Amino acid sequence: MTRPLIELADLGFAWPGQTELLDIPSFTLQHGESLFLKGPSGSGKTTLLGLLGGVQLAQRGTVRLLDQALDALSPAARDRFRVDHTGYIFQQFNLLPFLSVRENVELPCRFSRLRAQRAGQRHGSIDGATAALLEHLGLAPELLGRRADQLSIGQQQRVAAARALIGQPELVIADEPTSALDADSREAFLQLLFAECRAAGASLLFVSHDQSLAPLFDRSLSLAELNRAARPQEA
Ligand SMILES: Nc1ncnc2c1ncn2[C@@H]1O[C@H](COP(=O)(O)OP(=O)(O)OP(=O)(O)O)[C@@H](O)[C@H]1O
Repeated sequence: MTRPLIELADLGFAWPGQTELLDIPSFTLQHGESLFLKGPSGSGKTTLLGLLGGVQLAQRGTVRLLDQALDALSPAARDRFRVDHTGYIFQQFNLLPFLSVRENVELPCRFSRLRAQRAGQRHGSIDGATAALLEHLGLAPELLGRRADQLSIGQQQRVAAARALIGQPELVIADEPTSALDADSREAFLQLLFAECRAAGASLLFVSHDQSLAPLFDRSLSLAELNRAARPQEA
């Protein structure tokens, strides 16, 4: 039987000098599953995403991604593993402002040989993959050469999604990526993101306060349901 994409067991994490923020007995995300994760501000959602990428390590327990325990890897190997297998869409998109749309989308392929190979295999070349993704996400081809700081918010979001998806990482993590959009654009963007994740066979872990989006996902979960360290008002 295939193991889940993500498996957490007995995870405990506290920021230095603070009480325990996360105490998660178990959590799994299946291959190809889309999960909506909600929780109030400060409840630890972004911290959990950092643990899933191995950006932080837990004091207790294990995080396994693709059956690899992240704490068993050296820091450099962990960084490589993260970029090979995970695409991120951040709330502020975190595009590099002085790079073009194309250069931003292709960044993961510079850091990950695996993603460069997969992009080439699927679309003939990395440039071909970039063009195809941006077309699927509804971005006009003439924008490819434009600097990222000359894009609208909606365009930046599409570029951030293409960057997360290029080279077919098994996991796409999105941290509040729709909060800057109106309700119609939010749902339209999500449908594009779902379609691209499905085409790539990727799982999607989507963090948001916006409960109205939850029914669009395979599964919806509140962090307080997982986290024994949650304060009562977070439930
Ligand atoms: N780098 C850090 N160093 C120390 N404490 C931190 C750090 N990052 C987050 N925290 C603390 O951890 C707690 C949870 O923060 P986190 O950003 O994970 O919450 P969140 O649920 O993502 O919040 P939001 O919805 O506002 O983004 C907060 O009390 C925060 O102050």
